[in-house]
Order: sequence, then structure tokens, then C-alpha cells
Amino acid sequence: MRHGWLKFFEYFLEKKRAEYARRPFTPYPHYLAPFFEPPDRNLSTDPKILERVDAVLEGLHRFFEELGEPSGTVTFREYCERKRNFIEAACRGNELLYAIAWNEAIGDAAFRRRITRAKIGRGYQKPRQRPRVLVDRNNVSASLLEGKIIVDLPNNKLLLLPEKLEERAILSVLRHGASKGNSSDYKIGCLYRNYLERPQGFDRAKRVGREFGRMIHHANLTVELKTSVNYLQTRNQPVYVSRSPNTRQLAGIIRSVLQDQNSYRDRRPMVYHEALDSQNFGLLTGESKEEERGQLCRFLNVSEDEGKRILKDPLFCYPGGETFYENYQSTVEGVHEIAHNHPGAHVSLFTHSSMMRALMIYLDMRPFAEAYYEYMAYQEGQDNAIFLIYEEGLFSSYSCAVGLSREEEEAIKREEEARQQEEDHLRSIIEITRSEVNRIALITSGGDAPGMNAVLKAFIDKCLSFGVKPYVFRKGIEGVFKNDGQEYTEESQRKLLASSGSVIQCNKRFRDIEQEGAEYQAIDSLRKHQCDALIVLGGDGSVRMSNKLFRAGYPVVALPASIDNDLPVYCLGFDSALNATIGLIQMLEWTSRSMERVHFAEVYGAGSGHFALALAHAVNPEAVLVSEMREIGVDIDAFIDTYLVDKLIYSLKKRDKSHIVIVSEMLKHRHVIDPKGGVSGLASAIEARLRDRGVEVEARESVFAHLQRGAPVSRLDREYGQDLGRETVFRIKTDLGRFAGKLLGREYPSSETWTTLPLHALPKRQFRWDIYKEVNRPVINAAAEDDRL
Ligand SMILES: Nc1ncnc2c1ncn2[C@@H]1O[C@H](COP(=O)(O)OP(=O)(O)O)[C@@H](O)[C@H]1O
Ligand SMILES: O=P(O)(O)OC[C@H]1O[C@](O)(COP(=O)(O)O)[C@@H](O)[C@@H]1O
Repeated sequence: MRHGWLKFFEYFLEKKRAEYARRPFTPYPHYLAPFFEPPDRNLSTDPKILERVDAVLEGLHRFFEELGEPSGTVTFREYCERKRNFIEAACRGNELLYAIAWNEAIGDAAFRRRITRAKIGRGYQKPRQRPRVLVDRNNVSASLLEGKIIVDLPNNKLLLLPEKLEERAILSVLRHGASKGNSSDYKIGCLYRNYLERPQGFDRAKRVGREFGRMIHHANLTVELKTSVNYLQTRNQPVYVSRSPNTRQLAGIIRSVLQDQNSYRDRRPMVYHEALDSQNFGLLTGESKEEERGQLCRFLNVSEDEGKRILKDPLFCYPGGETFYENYQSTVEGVHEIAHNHPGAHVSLFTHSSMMRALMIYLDMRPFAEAYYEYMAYQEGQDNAIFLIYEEGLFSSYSCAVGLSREEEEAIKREEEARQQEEDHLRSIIEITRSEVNRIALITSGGDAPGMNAVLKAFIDKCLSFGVKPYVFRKGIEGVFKNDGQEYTEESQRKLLASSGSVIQCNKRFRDIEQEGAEYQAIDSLRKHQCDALIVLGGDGSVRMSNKLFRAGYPVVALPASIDNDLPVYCLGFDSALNATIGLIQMLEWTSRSMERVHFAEVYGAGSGHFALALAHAVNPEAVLVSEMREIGVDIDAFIDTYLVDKLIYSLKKRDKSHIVIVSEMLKHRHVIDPKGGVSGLASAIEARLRDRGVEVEARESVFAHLQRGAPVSRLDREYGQDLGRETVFRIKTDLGRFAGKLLGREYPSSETWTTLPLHALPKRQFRWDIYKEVNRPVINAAAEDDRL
């Protein structure tokens, strides 16, 4: 391996040497000095270099052992000083030798543990609590708000500010936009002198400035109303930048926007602080990421995936540079220092996405390693502003995206206008008056969901009370095609409330309706049966089908019913299926406890993890695995190999405990045997991983599947189902023109307000990351926690 490392670094060293040899009059950048000076210095071709790795390895272990001594913490600056001395003494200043030894050392779990145990700076241990300055609107209590100034923020958050800033400080962290050196394809880091690109970078900076100014102005108004002081103002407040010129440019542009908005001139100098620098890539600065990966795989003789994993390791070290973990430590220590030095001030920090990522990792309550994988994909287009409130040595924070481009804003507006026009057009076709609704049809479509019969019951009742004829087609849309419809009477609604499934049957796949133009055939049939409107009760597929019928000019209304709960309103059946599945998990818990086995339970969700997450929330398993984790950059395979194994080891150490992992249907991972994904392959894979860690335990897989769908109807679904049935008939009868083409539902089954959403523009259901964080929460045991970095 060490030979591979040497060849890998040598490749880039030679590349750089050749580059500057070709241009003898171009001075090489200062960061190459340790590699190029003195000119006769032989870093890589030293024949003894590889023989010296063992001695350096030993030295590294001792170095961290000393740092780990319970003698108190060393500051990050002190650590850097010691590291520098170590490289000089143990490696005779040879950065390549240091990087080779280091990257070899991090393959050893004991060494990684030493690094995490080392009490460096403020980041090695995260605070368990944070001041309650930023709260979810849904989680506020009267006592929390008492005596506070409340500032409304986007994303349903409230900022609770004290009446006086006093010993607290507010830090606004903003990052730059488009720069000349593109950091998604190249290793830019802090050594590369990067400038904003014209005109995009300048435009974006101005937009960010305007939006930032607007937010500050809005917050200030609220503060002023209560206190008559304006402590959020940016005038004459401290400004910090990184060493890269683009942050200074950004700070200048934003400052001038704020000055113009508020008519003042600010001459306070901008100050450089190393905490705002992004990672130092040393010798690899400016290289292409693709080449880096390619050469690494070639020289280390590893697969593409393994190469990616090595480079993503937060402890991976660049010769002459630093690891991400070191960059993280520098950020955390630096923001504390800045906040501490400016009590009562509103400080602006202008920085880079990697520094923001480090901050987000620190502010997340989970341990470093876990949060690191979550924020790995934190890049352009995501949040570019973080507001930090510093209080008694602790931070709380809020992050958001500010300053959408004109094109982005215009595109959103155009889309909205087009949607409105189309809807108006469709409604004008449908135009139907109240007296014209004489017969309403209903179908239950897609997979059956507990509570469908409750809708049917209320539908029949309400129709009859309005003097409208309730009409029903069997087997979803198939019944419409096959003319399998009939009128229902008062008697037919009896005994419906308590029964599960659908007495009029469903249809999960009816190819005929999916053909182009098939919707007109369905509409002909509905008209032939003299139906004036159609109610479709089903999941996302049924919504797509309903939309097709509506677009073809037929008044259709969709109602949400799917145990997956993957529509943006509560889906009928979810609560019932959850209750039944909780029972199934309890059964697994008994056997898991008795046999001391790990049980993987796969639950339905058709690729979405809402069901799995809600179940996990209710039963508190060791972990939940859902496909959505990828959306936030979690590498599911790495998560299984590290976090899950740690969590299980921790759990297995406890007496009389069950060991359950919930997995959502269709989850993709590298151990998968059944191509559909899910739990398949996980049991043997986890047994092997645990064995590697010295733990001999058996694991089993269970797939609950249709047992979930046939669940008895819960109280909530009985109520929600009936409410849906009644409200729909009422709206069809009274306001079909406006109601057609909509999905009707409530956010929660028992909320008071109804929501209607246009069928063709349904938003995605928000994944509950707040719950996710609680379920996959950190391992509390310190040893297991250390293991993971
Ligand atoms: N894009 C589509 N166009 C027309 N019909 C569709 C479309 N997608 C699904 N359907 C039909 O809608 C019905 C329900 O779809 P399905 O995805 O199985 O269930 P669910 O509504 O529960 O998600 C099926 O009869 C299916 O054929
Ligand atoms: O009955 P089938 O065809 O096996 O369907 C299984 C699917 O049905 C569901 O239970 C419900 O899905 P829909 O509500 O979208 O029909 C999914 O969770 C699952 O993937």
C-alpha cells in the first residue's frame, strides 16, 4: 500500500515539476515551496523513504497518545504547531513521507480512535444542548416565547431574540457564488487564488446582498418595535473574510448593496481569519478531481468505489495540506474565537461551502462521523447563509438559501402562470352548475388501504342526503372500461365502517388506461352511465390517472389513500397499517430478545421511506434505512458498515434487549441479492461485519408486505375516511367548477382544515428529517463512538 501511496503522490509532484520546468520564468505558487525548495531536494526519489514509514507511523501513534492525555485540551493552533514540529523532526520536513505514513495509519481503528480522543480545540466534543433561540413554529410553547423578540423566518422557523444582545453575538455566515476555479470538478481549497466569475459571480453576490439586506431589515423592524435599538444592523460591524480573494470580493459587493440600501458608508477594514478558509489540499491544489480518483485507483490498485471511499474519508491527508477533520477543527475553534471576541455585535463572515459544511456538521447534534456523511453533498444550490447566535459559549443556528437568480425567479413565475392558465381553461370546459350534478361515481384505485370502505359509506350517505345518486364501478378504472357499474342504495352502506380493504375492489395495474388516448374511452363510458363527476380514491398512480381524465375535460376529484403516505396530504390507511405493523415488530422484538439475534424488517413504501420512518419513530429500533438518505448525501453502504455496526455492537452489549433494524422496500445497497432491493442480503452482510469486529451474532430478514395492507381500520382512518367522503360530495355538489382537478385531504387526519392541491402540480411530500435524526441518533457509548471516525 505504501508503495502505491508514494507512486500516487509522486505522479502529481512530477506533473507539477514538469509544468513549471516548461515555464521557467513563471514563479511557482508559494505552497509548492516545501516540494520544490531547495531545488536539489529529493522528496520522492529518496531511496530510503519507504523504509522510514514505520518509524513515522510509530511516532504518529505517540504524537496522538500524548494529545490524548487527560491533561486538558490543546487549542487547534497549538496542535498545528506540534504537527509542524513533528513533520520537521520525524520526517525531516518531508511532506510526502508524512502523508504516506498518515494515510496508512488511518486504516487502523486504534489510530483513528486516538485521533478522536485527542482533545483538540472545540470540535472534538460537541455540546449536547444548544440554546433555544431558533425553534420550529410547530414546537413553540408560551413560556419559550415569553419576553422574547420573535422574528419570522422562512421554512417555518422562529428566531427568538433577547431584548438586549449584551454578551451574546450574532454571526451571519455567507458564502460566495460562481467563481473562476470550479470547485465541483477541481481541488480548489484555500491555496488557490480564486476570483468571482464575471458576470455570474457578481450578479449572484448582489442578489445575495439584496436578500440578506431584506432579511436583516425585516428582523430589525421587529427588534426595533420592541426595544428601539437596532442591534442587527451591519453598519460598522466586524467583517471577516477567508484568504481567497473571492470572499473579499463577495464581502465588498454585499457591503455596497447594504450601504446603498441604508445610505451609509462603512470604512471598517475586512479582517482575514483562517477559520473561514476551506480545506488545504496541499500538493493536489488545482488538480482535477477525476484525475485524482483515476490515479489513486491505478496506483493503489483499488476499484472505483473503493477509490471514492478513500478520498471521501474525512481523515484523508494531502501532502503539504490538511485533512477535512483538521479543517473542521479550525472552523469550529475559529467561530468560537470570533464570537467570543465580539460580544454584543453582529459579525459578518464571508466564506466557502466547505467551511459551511464544517459548521453544519458541528451544529448537528450527531457525532462528527455521522453528520459528516450527511452533509457531504453540501454544495452549490443549497443553503448559502447560516445565522449563528452565540450565547454562553454555545451556538444555535439557522440556515437557508438566499438570493435566487432572476432566471430562477422568472422560471418559477412562468411556471405558475402557465399552470393557472391551463387550469382556467379546463374549468371553463367543465363549467357545471349545481343542479346538473345528479349522479356521482366513485372508484377505489391502486392498492387497497384500510378506511376505503369508510369513504364509501359516507359517500353513499351524503349523496343520498343531497338527492344525488351514488354510483360505483368495481375494480377501479377497469370497471369503468368494462361497464361494471351500479347505483348504490342506503342498504349497501351498512357494515362498511368496520371492514378493511375495499368491498368494491381495487386495481393496481390496468394497462388499458395507461395507453395514449385511453382517457377518452373512460370518459365515454362515464358519460354513458350518466355520471356527472368521478371520485378516485387511491395513491400516486391514481392521482396521475385522475389528472389525465381531468385534462381530457372530465370533472375528476382525487382522494388520498395509500399506506405509503407518500402524497403531500395524509393518506388514508397509513395509521391503520402502522398500528398493525407496530404489532408485527413487537413479535420480532420478543424473538430477537430471546435468541439474541439481529432482525431486519422490511416494510412497504414502494421506494419511499415515510412508512419506515414513522414506524421507526413509534418502535425505536436500532436504526432505520431509507432511500431518502441518499438525497442528503449519506452513502448507505458506508452507513451500514460503520454506523449500523457500531449501533448494533452497542445494542448487543445490553442485556434483555431486542435488536431491530427497519428497512424500507426497494432500498438499494451493495449486499442486495434480490434486484428489487430491500432487506435481501443484509443479514449475512451484517453477520460478516460483526464477525470482523469480533462479535458472533446471527441475523434474520423478515418482509411484512401485504400483512400491513390488510390491517384493521384504526379510529383515525375511520374518522378521516368518513370526513373525506362527506366533504367531497359536498364540494362536488356545491362548487364542482372549482373543485374538479384537485386532490382533497388534510395534513394530519385530525387537523381542522382541508387542503386542496391541483392534480398536475402536487408537491413532493416532505421527508421528516427531524424524526430521522432522532431515530438514527448517535451511539451514546463513547468507545463505540470513537471507533467510528
Ligand atoms: N401515468 C398513468 N396514466 C394512466 N393511468 C395510470 C398511470 N399510473 C397509474 N395508472 C393507473 O392508476 C391505477 C392505480 O395506480 P397504482 O400506481 O397501481 O396505485 P396507487 O394509486 O395506489 O399508487 C392503476 O389502475 C394504474 O393502471
Ligand atoms: O399488491 P402489490 O402489487 O404487491 O403492491 C405492493 C405495493 O403496494 C403498496 O402497499 C401500496 O402502494 P399504492 O398505495 O401506491 O398502491 C406499496 O407499499 C407496495 O410497494
